Amino acid sequence: MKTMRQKTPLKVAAPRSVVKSRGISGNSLGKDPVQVYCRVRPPPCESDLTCLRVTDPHTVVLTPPEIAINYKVANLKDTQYIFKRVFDDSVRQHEVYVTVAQPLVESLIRGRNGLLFTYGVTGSGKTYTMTGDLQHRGIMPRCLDALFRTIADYQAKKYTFKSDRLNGFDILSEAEVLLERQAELNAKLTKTSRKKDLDQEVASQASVEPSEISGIEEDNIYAVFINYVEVYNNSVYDLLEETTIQKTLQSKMVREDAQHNMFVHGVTEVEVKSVDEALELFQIGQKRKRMGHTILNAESSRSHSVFTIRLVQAPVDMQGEHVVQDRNAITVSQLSLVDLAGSERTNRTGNTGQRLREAGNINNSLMTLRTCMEILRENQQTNAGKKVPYRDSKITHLFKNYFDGEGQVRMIVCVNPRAEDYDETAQVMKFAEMTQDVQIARPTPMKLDMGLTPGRRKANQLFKLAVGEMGDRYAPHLTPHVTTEANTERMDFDLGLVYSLEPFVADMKLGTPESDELVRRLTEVLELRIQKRRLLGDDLSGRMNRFRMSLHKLESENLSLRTENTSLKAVVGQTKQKITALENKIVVHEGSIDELNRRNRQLEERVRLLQTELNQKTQLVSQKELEKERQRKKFTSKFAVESQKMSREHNLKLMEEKNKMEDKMRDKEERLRLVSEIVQGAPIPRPRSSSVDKDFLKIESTPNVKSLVSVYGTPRPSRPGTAVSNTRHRRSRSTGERWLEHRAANPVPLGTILQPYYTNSKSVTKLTDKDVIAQKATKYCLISQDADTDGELETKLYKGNVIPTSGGGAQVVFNDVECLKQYSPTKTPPSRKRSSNFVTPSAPPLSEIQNTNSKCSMAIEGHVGAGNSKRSKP
Ligand SMILES: Nc1ncnc2c1ncn2[C@@H]1O[C@H](COP(=O)(O)OP(=O)(O)OP(=O)(O)O)[C@@H](O)[C@H]1O
Repeated sequence: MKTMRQKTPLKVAAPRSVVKSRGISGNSLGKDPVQVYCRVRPPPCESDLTCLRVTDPHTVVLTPPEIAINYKVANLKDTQYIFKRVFDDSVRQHEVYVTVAQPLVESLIRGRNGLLFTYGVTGSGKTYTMTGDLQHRGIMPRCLDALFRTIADYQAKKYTFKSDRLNGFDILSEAEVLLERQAELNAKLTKTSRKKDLDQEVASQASVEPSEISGIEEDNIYAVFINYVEVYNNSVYDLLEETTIQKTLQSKMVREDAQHNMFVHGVTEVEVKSVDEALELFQIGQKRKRMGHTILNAESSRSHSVFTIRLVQAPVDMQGEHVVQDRNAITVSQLSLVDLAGSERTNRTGNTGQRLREAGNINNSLMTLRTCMEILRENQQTNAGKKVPYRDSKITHLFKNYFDGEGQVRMIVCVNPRAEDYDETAQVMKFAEMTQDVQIARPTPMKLDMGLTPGRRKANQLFKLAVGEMGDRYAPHLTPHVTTEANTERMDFDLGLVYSLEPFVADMKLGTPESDELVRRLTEVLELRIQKRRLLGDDLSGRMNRFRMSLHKLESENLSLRTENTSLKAVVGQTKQKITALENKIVVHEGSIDELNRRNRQLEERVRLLQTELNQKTQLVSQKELEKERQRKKFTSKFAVESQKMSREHNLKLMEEKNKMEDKMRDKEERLRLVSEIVQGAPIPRPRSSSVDKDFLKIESTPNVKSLVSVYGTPRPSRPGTAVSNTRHRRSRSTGERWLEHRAANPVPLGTILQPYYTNSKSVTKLTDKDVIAQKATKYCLISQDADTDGELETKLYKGNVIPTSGGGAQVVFNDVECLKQYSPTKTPPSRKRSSNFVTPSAPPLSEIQNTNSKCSMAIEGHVGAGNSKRSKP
């Protein structure tokens, strides 16, 4: 049975219980973990081998296939990963949206930021999950649909808000709204033709399943803004920026606003009133991205896409009619939907050159994301207080505010279950598992309480409705069919309080006795009332005076405050100017820093390339030096051989001449002797043979070996007919030595009389302890055969003494090498093969050698040196 792995242990050795309790306390302090979901796509082909199975809605098990790297080496086992939710390949887009993204849209409406990103290997379904296709809408169109359905009744008129391009919004006045509308109309006229192309695509995308969200703040009005950027090669491009052939997309800067939110400086924010408009923008961005990639020869999967929905909301005024004209009353929340580039391993994709650099950039940014997560986790669990390197990559820099507690973070890990992806998938799973340990502080949405009556907007709507109905009822000629806003405005209602002292006195008849009494009492009451009224009047005028005085005081205070305010405003204006100038400087410096970084990266790349080139060249040089050395040795040995040959030939010629001279001398002596005999009449003895003969030893061939053995430079044999030999090369027959002969399994037969021959010997082809120790060998001979540099067979006998060791074993001490060589007599004279050691001044005359050669089919040369011997057989 296969074993299941526990969760990846933390790098810091903290007991699990400690970690858990920290996690809980983190939650109680208002922290939420990053929620990680896993989506498994169907295998691309049914026949594909898979390495992954979903065991329950929270668990997925990864099984290493045989093709995995380290499969055999590392003894890989099944690994179990637990996530917030695991979607198997049967789960539809709607369910993924409802589980993962809908809560983020709810938070967005309640003023909280959110980040959702898809992460996974190339082709694992990230884009499918985030964007989807025409038939299967992804998370992004569904989020937009839900948002617009929810805010439909509360949407502000277009251009109520305007982006200040510094991540904030302003409220526009009526006049500004009119100007904006005019500008939009003009722009629309020029865009009409392009819009037609997009209409079809957008129309089909807009129809998604309804999913309205409840709990919206009804006294606010809402507006939706979109921005869409792409992070490619660590540069940020604004995909909604107008481009022309001359003006292509320029890299943008990532900045931090006053609320510590990260934003793309100068990014195009477009206000959208419907899903159609938003999707139209998305399509425009996609087209621009494709166009940019065609120019750059890149692929979309190699870039990170960040689609941000920004929701702006502000309360309506007292009357529930218009937005409060106060910039501080605006609440902005945003939801970033990020489709990250595929986390592929470069060696599997076989990328080179530009692609490799891109892959490096992608991997670097994903690696930075991973490092940020690791450090965040470590900081939270051990209070290490390490700096999180958000700035190392543009994409993590953009995410900074979310991880620093300005919003919820969710991640969908997309997985392709096929076996080939196992190694990358395992890495992705480890990252995902680690990410869900990271805790994000829960943000508290800023809610500005302006003391306005709740429900005023609805009351205003009801009031307008009622007025409209009344208008219909009482002035039908003004509103013949429907109630319009214009009609309601024309009707003037005084809804103020009715002032009266008492209810009216009931009607009564005078002239009766009771009525006199009643009149008297009434007069008394009225007099009292008049008195009271006077009193109240006095009090009122006193109060009015006091009020007027305090009003006067307030007015004068107000005036001084206004003056002060004006001077402060002037100061603020100056400060703002300074800030703008400083900001511009920062932009310029950031630009030059980016440029320097880019140049630095290029230089580093160049240094790396040069280093590689240098290494290659060094290798080449050393190879060439080796080759030169080899050639030098070859030529030295050739030179030595040639000089030997020359000197031998010279010697032979010398000896031949000498012999000739001696022959002539002998002839002359013979003639002289004959002349003397004739003259003296007595025989004269023959002179002794030449001394050169002493240097030769002729051996008649034995019956079984028809050869003549010539021995040069060796001691004179003691007996004629016996080969001269070095005692160290003696074929031992009598010393009582026990030889162990170790030879190759099938040696080439030597067929010479100098075959090693031992009376007391054992021959083995494979050496064992038994052969050496049990057989009590005293001598060891290793026979090896090989071709020499001329391709001739060379047999070497390595000899040594077997010496017992103190541990009961034996060791061989080599003390001699005997070398046997054979030469063809018809090819080259044996003397040619001899080394300089073989050339001796006492070599035999050439005629003798030739004579010998003609007689023998074989000749053996032997030479003995200290620790080195050589014999040759032609
Ligand atoms: N859950 C799924 N159900 C059906 N088809 C899917 C699913 N997930 C992905 N696919 C299909 O797999 C293919 C590749 O998916 P997709 O383009 O989304 O991968 P990706 O991870 O975005 O790749 P890249 O990193 O290269 O951009 C697409 O044709 C898509 O339709």
